[in-house]
Amino acid sequence: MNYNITQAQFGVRPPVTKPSPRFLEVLQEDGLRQLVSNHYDILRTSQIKDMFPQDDEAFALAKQHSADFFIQICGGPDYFNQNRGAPMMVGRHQPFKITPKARLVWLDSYKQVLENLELEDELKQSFWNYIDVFSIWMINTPQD
Ligand code: HEM
Repeated sequence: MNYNITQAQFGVRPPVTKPSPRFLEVLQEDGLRQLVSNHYDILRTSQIKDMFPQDDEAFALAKQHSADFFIQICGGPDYFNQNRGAPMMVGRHQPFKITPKARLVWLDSYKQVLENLELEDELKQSFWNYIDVFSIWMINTPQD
């Protein structure tokens, strides 16, 4: 397993490869929702916690929206489109100040979750490679 972090160049959006559909097939929706929930729980105590909803109900909803997205991107039902509309991820992240450092914290939180997940490396790798590259797209602020 290689938790490589691609060097981001501000304003450059490298091509993204979606995770393997097998990631969802093996984890199932419940497993993927658990993964996302664990990620958010780490974010909530991280250096970027202030970006996320503070209220418990809103926080639970944020988990749901994020999991809906990942299920959809892995080839599952289009829950995100149904509940939130077209993904337009870059636009949805625009209200938040996402620096290269914030991306590293976000990715590191996923690394912690994946390290504790029992799943074949090939599948974890395909998920990691996706978030590694796509997270570059969300950077909208060059530095703090
Ligand atoms: C680069 C680091 C990132 C940071 C700091 C970040 C931060 C945030 C924040 C603050 C929100 C709004 C609160 C919430 O609903 O959770 C959000 C929403 C969301 N993020 Fe990210 N994000 C990052 C990367 C990503 C990536 C790479 C993806 C997808 C692969 C993603 C998917 C989502 C989704 C699906 C939502 C919910 C959007 C909605 O329903 O309106 N984020 N993110």
